[in-house]
Amino acid sequence: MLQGSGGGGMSPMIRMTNIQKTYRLRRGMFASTEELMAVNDLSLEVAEGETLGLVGESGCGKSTAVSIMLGLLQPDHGEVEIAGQKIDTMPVADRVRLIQPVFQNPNASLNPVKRIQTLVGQPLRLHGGANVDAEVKRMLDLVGLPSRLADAYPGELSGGQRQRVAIARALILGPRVLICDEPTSALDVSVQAQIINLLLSLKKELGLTMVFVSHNLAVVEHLADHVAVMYLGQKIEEAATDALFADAGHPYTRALLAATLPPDPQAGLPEQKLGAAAADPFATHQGCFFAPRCPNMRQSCVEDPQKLRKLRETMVRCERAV
Ligand SMILES: Nc1ncnc2c1ncn2[C@@H]1O[C@H](COP(=O)(O)OP(=O)(O)OP(=O)(O)O)[C@@H](O)[C@H]1O
Repeated sequence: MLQGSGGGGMSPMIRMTNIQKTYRLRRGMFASTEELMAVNDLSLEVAEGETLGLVGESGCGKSTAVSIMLGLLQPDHGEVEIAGQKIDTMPVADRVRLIQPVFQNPNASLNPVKRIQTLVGQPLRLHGGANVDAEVKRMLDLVGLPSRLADAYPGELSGGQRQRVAIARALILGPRVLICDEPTSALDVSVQAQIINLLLSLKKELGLTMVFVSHNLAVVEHLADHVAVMYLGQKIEEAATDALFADAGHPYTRALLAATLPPDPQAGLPEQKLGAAAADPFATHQGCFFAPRCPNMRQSCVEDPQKLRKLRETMVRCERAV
């Protein structure tokens, strides 16, 4: 959903408003601290049952944004509401039944000396649920794993199977929201497709609201209803997935598309390449953060703050986009 489109007046399942998060970094033993704004005035809304793709290159603030969404990290400013309740004042027992993460590397989140039965059942045991064994069996079935794997250890499973275990564990408390932070990036391409299809069918079957974080636009194309593109902490474009793929307005989004999709002469999307300069998270100028790499850059881009504005079917943070 585009910001402000409001979901027919009902409050969205996820609402992030004007989130800002700065990290303070020490440079050298005696040097003063330097500030890095990882998330800069980010607002997002996701309607119930929808999937938001959150996209951008490494370091643009995606993980920081979703950690704040999950209530695992405190923002400097701004507010997160899940199902109309503020995340920072929500009791943990309520939060874990409402919103759950699936991370990139299941190896890091699955204790190698515990059996799958124990790992998947653990959240339910911790939060006082009943019929743990039966629920674990149901969850394994839901994510397409044979129940005999309940007795296995994570090291006996393939990468794709381990990610299915992580998804089963995230779902056992029956959350309404699933936050997937690069859940397929560590997997082979063929296994990536299986996990994406699994997430798609779970979304339909369980009515889940999802946020799917990726650096790769092609990966979110099949999953997301709408996509927000981030660059150096800012949302620089947001649109329904079809509109973004057909008619992206921001030069950065167009460059991402050119980098991830095969060239299509019919598509009418001129190929746009990123300049050689890397994104500088310490840049402090007022204007567009992408300007140093932008092929369409003018002096005003560096001087004038860029606001999100409507351009055909997308919201775009670029005064020169046409
Ligand atoms: N704990 C931290 N302390 C200091 N800086 C941090 C910390 N976590 C992240 N950063 C910095 O904040 C910025 C945003 O990082 P973040 O991990 O949120 O981005 P990302 O888009 O998720 O990248 P990636 O895909 O590589 O994880 C980066 O410049 C990163 O170096």
